Amino acid sequence: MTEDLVLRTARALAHEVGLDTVTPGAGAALRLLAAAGNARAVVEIGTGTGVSGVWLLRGMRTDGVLTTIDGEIEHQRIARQVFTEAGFPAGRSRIITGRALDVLPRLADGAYDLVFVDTEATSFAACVEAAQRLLRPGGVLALNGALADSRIGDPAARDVETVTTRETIKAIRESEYWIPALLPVGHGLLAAVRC
Ligand SMILES: C[S@@+](CC[C@H](N)C(=O)[O-])C[C@H]1O[C@@H](n2cnc3c(N)ncnc32)[C@H](O)[C@@H]1O
Repeated sequence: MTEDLVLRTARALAHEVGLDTVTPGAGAALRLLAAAGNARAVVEIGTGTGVSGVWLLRGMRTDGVLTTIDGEIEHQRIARQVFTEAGFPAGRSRIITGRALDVLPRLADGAYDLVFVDTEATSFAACVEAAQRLLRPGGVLALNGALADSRIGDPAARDVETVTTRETIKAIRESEYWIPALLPVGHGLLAAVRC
């Protein structure tokens, strides 16, 4: 999957500030999920410099709004510029600065079509719990990093990130609220439909 100048620039800016981003393959999968769900209201946890945000916005309805959360105002300053460069008017994004677990309780129940989680693994369980509340029935959760840097299937890997990711995936698989599939793109995208 090739990326245009806007995305290549956002990716380069992310590397400058020491941030990881979704890969082009994962970005395309996010755009597909947003388009398939005709998404109008999307929550993103982990704005970064806006790479995943641009992919999501490109799959959403043209009247859709991306609510994107990040604790770092400097990352979001870059993302705001990237969204503008990508041609999205300011009204297409609601950029909220704050820790995810402080911001998420302020968002409305059942009001969102897609929730994308791209933050540290230790927040996964709380973000999934929030997504369960925020998504409408048929809405989609996408969680980036599900392969835990290829350690997910290695029983000897017991570091906190891998263990947390494993536990989160297991809880989703066993839950009556989700229909999941692990998409092996990029760092691993766990997609799950809210029942
Ligand atoms: C991997 S980067 C996101 C990359 C972005 N999704 C992309 O693909 O362009 C993770 C981002 O999450 C933010 N972050 C980490 N923990 C957070 C938390 N608990 N609450 C809010 N933001 C957080 C970081 O500041 C960083 O910008």
